[in-house]
Amino acid sequence: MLRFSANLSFLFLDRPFLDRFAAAAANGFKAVEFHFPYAFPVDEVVDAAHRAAVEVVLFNFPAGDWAAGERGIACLPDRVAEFREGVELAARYAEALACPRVNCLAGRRPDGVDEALLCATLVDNLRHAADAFAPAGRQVLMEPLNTRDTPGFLIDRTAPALAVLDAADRPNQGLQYDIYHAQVMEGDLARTLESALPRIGHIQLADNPGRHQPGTGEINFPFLFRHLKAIGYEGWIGCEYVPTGPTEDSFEWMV
Ligand SMILES: O=C(O)[C@H](O)C(=O)CO
Ligand SMILES: [Mg+2]
Repeated sequence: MLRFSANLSFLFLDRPFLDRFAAAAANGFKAVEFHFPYAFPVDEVVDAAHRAAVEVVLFNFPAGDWAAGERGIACLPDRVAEFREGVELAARYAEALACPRVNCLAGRRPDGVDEALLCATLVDNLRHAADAFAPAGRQVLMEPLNTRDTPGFLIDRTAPALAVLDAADRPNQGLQYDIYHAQVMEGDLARTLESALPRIGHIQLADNPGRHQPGTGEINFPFLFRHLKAIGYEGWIGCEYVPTGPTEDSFEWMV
């Protein structure tokens, strides 16, 4: 049985963030995820999740100035203090929300900084976050993003993500495998999911092109869902797609 989580940064965008929890529950979801809860007092987010009776299964560490185009700061040598403050903030939200995992976005390559330094900074920051989350038993994930939508993103494929996680070498860390980004960058979804399975802490999905719901593009989701069941994936699958119409009308693909 596959378990789907509603990504509230993509779904139900016709209503305020805190109202999306109840909308997800009304559409049958038992779990939600989102990019960032930090604009809202933690008690209000907890209250929204409790009232809707949904689990919060994932959100991101603070990732810099999103509106200015930043997509994470974990690889940036001049932003280490800011990243680590973000880890503390995320830990407070994760604790209050009983959220078992938080995703780290590596960030885009700045001009003129050596790649080895960016990777070393990322590894140090991942270690720091994993060590901060270990006592509570929470996991730190890292997600490759495709460089068509996010030019210059440092970690854009499965293999470099696993190499960085290997270098960080912490037991409470893992890969966030986003099927949409993976399809754009590397394809070979079924084999990669199988080989990376022990490292995968969370999966997200959207079809390609367009990043819409399954069934709108080239990815054979019925096959992938059978495959995920066959290889024994037991985690959550986040619905992180742009619905082609009203969110409520976008769930026909769900098994
Ligand atoms: O866009 C995505 O795929 C992410 O999951 C995210 O958290 C921010 O980019
Ligand atoms: Mg994603």
